[in-house]
Amino acid sequence: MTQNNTPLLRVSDLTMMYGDRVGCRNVSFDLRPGEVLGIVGESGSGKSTLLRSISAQQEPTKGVVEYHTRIDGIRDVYQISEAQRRLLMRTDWAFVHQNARDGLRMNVSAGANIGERLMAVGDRHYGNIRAAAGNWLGKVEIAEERLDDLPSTFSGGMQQRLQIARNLVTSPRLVFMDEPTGGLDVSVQARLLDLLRGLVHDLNLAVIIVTHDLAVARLLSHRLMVMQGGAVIESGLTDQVLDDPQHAYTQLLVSSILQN
Ligand SMILES: Nc1ncnc2c1ncn2[C@@H]1O[C@H](COP(=O)(O)OP(=O)(O)OP(=O)(O)O)[C@@H](O)[C@H]1O
Repeated sequence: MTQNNTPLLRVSDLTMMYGDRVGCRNVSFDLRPGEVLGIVGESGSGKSTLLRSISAQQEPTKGVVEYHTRIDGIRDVYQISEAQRRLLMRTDWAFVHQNARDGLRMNVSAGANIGERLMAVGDRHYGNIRAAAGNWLGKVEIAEERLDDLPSTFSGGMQQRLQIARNLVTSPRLVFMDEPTGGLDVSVQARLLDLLRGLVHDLNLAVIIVTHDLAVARLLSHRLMVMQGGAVIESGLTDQVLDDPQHAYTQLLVSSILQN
């Protein structure tokens, strides 16, 4: 068991270069079970690069990402086998994309989208899988009668909620989110945020969320990292960083939001 004071994830000196261009550089932090970390910064500051490098989607140029696995203890995610990494990504980790279409299979039903993740971890009982899928539709506020409908018949907000259900059905401990409310109507965003906040709390999920929206960061994250030019220039408790920013760039970021 991971104790609450043992990091679930440890990122050490992570650097990603695209040729001569810096994607992100020298990023280090720990994430504890149930902790929500927001990554904020302007466009091109390196947020998505960092998220991809941490979540084993893009091997960094330098640095180490260690994860406290359920079975084998602490493992370097780039040193384990491809099969182990895939299993980790399908079970204990989840990834919520900004565009729901990137995280869903659009040509199979909503129920199959959820059930597929359960089958990937060995569930074979059709009745149980269907029941779990229906249950998860309810949790993300989609009527169970939509179980056999294709995601393409869902609204943007519903597709995003379906993507969340598909991701959370295997009870992951760590969820990566890249602008999960981006591209949605403001009223739809508010409802989704509320839902996410409830699920993150109830399921004690550790989350790394990339957003350029400081209101989203404030609502969801316990801690914040502010990025500029690929580097983390300020980090700390969310309220502290947003209410009393120390770095001139963070001050600018916060004041530009207040003026809008
Ligand atoms: N595949 C790539 N090839 C080359 N350079 C890249 C690639 N992806 C990102 N970069 C560069 O890395 C830097 C960081 O980009 P990144 O997409 O990580 O920023 P971001 O903060 O996520 O931006 P946004 O908020 O616009 O998504 C930028 O200079 C970008 O041009």
